[in-house]
Parts: sequence; structure tokens; C-alpha cells
Amino acid sequence: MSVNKVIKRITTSIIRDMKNRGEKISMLTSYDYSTARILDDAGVDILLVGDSAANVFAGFETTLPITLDNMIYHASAVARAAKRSMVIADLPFGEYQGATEDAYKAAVRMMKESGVHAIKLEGGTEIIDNIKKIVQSGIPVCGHLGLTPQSIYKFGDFGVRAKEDAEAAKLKEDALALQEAGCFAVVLEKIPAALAGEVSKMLDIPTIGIGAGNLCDGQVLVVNDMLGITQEFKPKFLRQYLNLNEEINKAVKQYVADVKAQKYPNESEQY
Ligand SMILES: Nc1nc(=O)c2c([nH]1)NC[C@@H]1CN(c3ccc(C(=O)N[C@@H](CCC(=O)O)C(=O)O)cc3)CN21
Ligand SMILES: CC(C)C(=O)C(=O)O
Ligand SMILES: [Mg+2]
Repeated sequence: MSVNKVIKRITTSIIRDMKNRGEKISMLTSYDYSTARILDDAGVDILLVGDSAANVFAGFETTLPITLDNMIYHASAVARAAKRSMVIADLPFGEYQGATEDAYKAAVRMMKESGVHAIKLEGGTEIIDNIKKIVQSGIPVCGHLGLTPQSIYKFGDFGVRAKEDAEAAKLKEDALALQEAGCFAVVLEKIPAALAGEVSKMLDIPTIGIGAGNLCDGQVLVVNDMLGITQEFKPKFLRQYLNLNEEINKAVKQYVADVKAQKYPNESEQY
């Protein structure tokens, strides 16, 4: 019997209601089944299978190399774990910026083969026709504006976006276009808090911020960062809730020492 008969799944309409009620939306990334089980049980509203898997899972410097097949593999693992959370997967670089037909096919493959509930795409007016086609086919789409890591070589750095009036005006225009195209939410990454507040007020759909202040309708962090597994990455917006890197280091050192000293396994740990 499906768990969903007892535990209500978070849907696009539920997160819209959250915005209307003023209940903030919590989102964390997730790339594997075991972690996703823990996050789902802990009550996170949305699990994002981010293309940041390229960085934190695979060790690439940027998000560009991860493939659609890679993303489907991660997304299917997370989708199998999520009982209550809504699961969103990033479409990777190169799969949705070209012909509408190609973008549509990539979105359909992600939905069919992974079992996630929605997809996320970086960009605004440039990809609006592709977003419309995907939304019209029944696939919920989340937008992503501000710092868009798939365009890192265009921007050249990971600095704060839309600090200047012209870029802020373009971001607002993009946000309205995404809403108009039927996106159910939009991620705002590394933009001034005041601008994120204005956009959140302007839009009917929820905004989910990362490095975008507390006036957004929700927040997202990379789970490896907030648990302190990631070691080098410490931007100002990140709050580290655990130092898991240190905890794991201690545990592994103890294990190695126990093996060396023949203290593991003991009598009760063998047959
Ligand atoms: N581990 C991880 N966490 C993330 O939040 C994340 C990824 N990877 N990969 C994909 C994108 C890239 N993101 C980023 C990348 C860099 C900064 C950042 O603030 N970097 C520098 C500052 C650079 C600058 O100011 O020019 C820092 O302080 O670490 C923020 C978000 C967010 N996403
Ligand atoms: C940082 C979030 C928003 C993301 O897109 C990712 O993890 O890939
Ligand atoms: Mg991403």
C-alpha cells in the first residue's frame, strides 16, 4: 500500500499555499537514497537533486560536465527515498538551451526515467519558449535566476549578481516571464536581499533563496555544505549545522586503529 495514502506528499499547490500563508519553504539538495531517506524523515519540504552533484558527488570544478544520464541516476535514487517530500531535479547544462524539441525530450526523459515530481532550469527570457513547451506538456518547472552556475564561464566568477540597476531590472523581467510561462517556483541565487524581497513580493509563485536573504518564500542549501562534509566551500551565506567532516574523520581514525590493533572485530562481531 502506498505511503502517500497516509502521508500527504508536498505538491506544487501545497508550496504555493505555504507562500500565501507565510509559511517558509525548506529545501535541501540530495543525491543518493540513504541521505534522501534521512532528509525526508526529518521533514524537509523539497529535495533538490542539484547538478551540484557534479561538484560534491563527482569532484568536478563546475556543474558543466554532469550528463543527463548521471542526473537521472541520482534523481531516481532520491525519488525512491522520498515519501513526503517533493523531489525536483536539475536538468544539466546543454540539455535545454537549444531547440525546444530537445529540451522537451530531456525533460520527458527525466520525468519518465527518474520518477521526480518536477524539474529545474537555469535562465530567464532566453529559454522561455522551451519552458512553455515543457510546462504545457504537464511537467512542473522551477526557474533559477541570479547566480546560475551553468553560465559560470560567461560571468567569470561566483560573485553576487544583480547589484547594478540594469541587471536587477533584467532579473525582475526574467522572474515575471518565468511566472507567466507557468513556472511553479523560482530559485534566486546570490543576489542582494532587498532585490530578492522585491521579487518575492512581486511574484505570486514562491521564491526559494540561496544567498538571497530571508525575505524569500523559502531557502535552499547544498546538504553536504550545511552538514559540514564539504571542506573548502565556506561562502558568507552558508550556515554549517554540523561538522560532519570532523565526526567522520574521528570515526574512521578509530576504525583504522581498531583494525590495526586487532580490536575489530571482537568475539561478538564474528561467527
Ligand atoms: N558545494 C556546493 N555548494 C553550492 O552551494 C553550490 C555548488 N556546490 N555547486 C553549484 C552551485 C555553485 N554555487 C555557488 C558557488 C560559489 C559561491 C560563492 O559564494 N563562492 C565564493 C565567493 C566567490 C566570489 O565572491 O567571487 C566563496 O566565498 O566561497 C556561491 C554559490 C552554489 N552551488
Ligand atoms: C544550489 C542549488 C539551487 C542548485 O541548483 C544545485 O544544488 O545544483
Ligand atoms: Mg543546480
